[in-house]
Amino acid sequence: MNHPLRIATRKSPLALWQSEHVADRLRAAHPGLDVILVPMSTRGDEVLDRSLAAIGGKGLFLKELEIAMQRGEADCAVHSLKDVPMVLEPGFMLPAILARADHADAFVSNHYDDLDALPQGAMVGTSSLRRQAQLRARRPDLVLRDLRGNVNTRLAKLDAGEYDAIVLACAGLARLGFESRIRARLDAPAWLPAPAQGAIAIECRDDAPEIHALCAALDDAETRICVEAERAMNRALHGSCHVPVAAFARREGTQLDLQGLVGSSLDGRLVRAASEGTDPEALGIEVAERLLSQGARELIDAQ
Ligand SMILES: NCc1[nH]cc(CCC(=O)O)c1CC(=O)O
Repeated sequence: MNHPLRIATRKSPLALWQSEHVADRLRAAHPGLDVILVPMSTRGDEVLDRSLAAIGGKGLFLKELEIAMQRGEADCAVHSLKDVPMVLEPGFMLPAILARADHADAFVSNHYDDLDALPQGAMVGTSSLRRQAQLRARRPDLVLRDLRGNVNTRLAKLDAGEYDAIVLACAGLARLGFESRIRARLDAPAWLPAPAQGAIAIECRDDAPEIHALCAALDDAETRICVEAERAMNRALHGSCHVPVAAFARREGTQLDLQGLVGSSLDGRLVRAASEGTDPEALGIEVAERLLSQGARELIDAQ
């Protein structure tokens, strides 16, 4: 390449951390390679967040970065894989999925140690339907309130006393140096994360073999297999980030174990299913079918 490898990134603290991390990993994997960040968007995250909520599609997060790659202004982009749509935009691929960090959700509060320690009627902040459904299932008495913005903004709103507790991803908190704010990990099998939570992916054009080869050095085969199963399940349910779908896969030897859940953020009904297999795609479809046979479609459509 006769120019530096250019990583398109959004400007939120988490997006910048993840892009810097990928840049560092690429430099370490390819000594002498020049890697730079190309920050995108003059819009604040809050604004982007609101417009996303309005159009109901997380795809916008990627759109701007994909346009930069299409125009040849950037070579690749870095995403939290849980925010990447189940079906990629034509012409793009994911040359690397990095080894997954902590997959779990975090219970964050300034006064209470865990979900079960919250007093009756306590106020919990989250805009995720998946988190709302699991909160309602476990504690129907809680009052749930929307909480938007990037990780730093959400912590500031908690600290301002607007909520008794909030739920965030452990991975995002750890990356930003807020690991000490995690009061409890909400973990499988009782509580499930978003499909691919905790995994970082690199996206590039599918007509860029040189970029593909450089990025592929960071791919983690084990993580890729697990998140493929989780994303195949979500895809088979026609899920996005806006439906209350949760999934977590882990590999034991050659066997993959996938747990899935669909819920209602309105009344806390949950259906759960799990299975084991060796083919991630087939396993994801099988668990999705088990969820559908228990009425998952009705819960998704009711949202
Ligand atoms: N929806 C925003 C988002 N996308 C990825 C993460 C965390 C990092 C990850 O899951 O890899 C977060 C913040 C959160 O859910 O608390």
